[in-house]
Amino acid sequence: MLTMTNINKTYPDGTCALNNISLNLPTGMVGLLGPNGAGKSSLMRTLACLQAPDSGSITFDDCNILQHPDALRAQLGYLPQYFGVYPNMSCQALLVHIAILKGLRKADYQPQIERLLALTNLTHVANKKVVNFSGGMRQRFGIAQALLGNPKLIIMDEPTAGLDPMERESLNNLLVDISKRRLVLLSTHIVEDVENLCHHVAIINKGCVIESGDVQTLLAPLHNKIWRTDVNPDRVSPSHILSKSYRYGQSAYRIYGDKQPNTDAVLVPATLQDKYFFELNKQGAL
Ligand SMILES: Nc1ncnc2c1ncn2[C@@H]1O[C@H](COP(=O)(O)OP(=O)(O)OP(=O)(O)O)[C@@H](O)[C@H]1O
Repeated sequence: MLTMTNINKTYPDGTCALNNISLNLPTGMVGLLGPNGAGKSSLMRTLACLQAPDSGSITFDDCNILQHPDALRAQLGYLPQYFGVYPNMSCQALLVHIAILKGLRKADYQPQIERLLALTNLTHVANKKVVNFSGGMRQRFGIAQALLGNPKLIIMDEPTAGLDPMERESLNNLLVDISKRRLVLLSTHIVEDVENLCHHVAIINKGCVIESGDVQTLLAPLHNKIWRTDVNPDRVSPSHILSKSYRYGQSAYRIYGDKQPNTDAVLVPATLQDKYFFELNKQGAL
């Protein structure tokens, strides 16, 4: 269990990125959702002990990680949103280098690297330079390095950003595989990925938590209240229109409400995206 209590962070230029964040996150795959600038990366960097909060406490499995950052680092795998690599090093050499930096012994890291290369489907390119990898290969390398040392807490900041659909699916399958018996915290803009992969989600906006909990429980209040219609619902209050999207070029509205907004509208199961837009709507963020 990862527990954050009253975490605050204001950057030197006065930007308040984290405003009294309190969260309890269980083992397994957990999604962190929020619009641009919500504070997701700031929270992840704080959890990874790469920046200190101004106040608050964080415990992971009863260890106070702000007081004992080294104890956390020994259990942490972190995949930042952007990471650089040494241009002349092969994938294998770079993994050895990172394993040594993590304090692993050769007898431990060698079999681990072989296993991780196989898991991330990189064995056949182990001797190629990471700098020449495609976006998907690079992200899979990022996951391999994060898993070195068999960490219990894995933090991934937008791991599927910029990937094609096949790479995204293969990376998502990999994330589900690795989330067994550990906490994988996944920050992404792709609500559908969180709905497909995560049993628990936290939604943040403007540095504050607006919802956190088991996905099914969070969706329950929207049951029998989401309508889909292709016709512009002109008599519906704009605050009840959750989204307008297109399918084959045809508009489709998703509407929140107790009553059928027009004769064309049908009740549909609530999705996490409905919940996300519903909460941001309430905040006036849309
Ligand atoms: N080093 C910094 N100095 C000053 N302000 C910062 C710094 N890093 C982030 N911010 C600001 O803090 C706020 C939260 O940013 P953060 O990157 O944590 O959000 P995010 O949810 O990860 O956004 P995105 O989804 O766009 O990556 C933003 O207003 C951002 O401009």
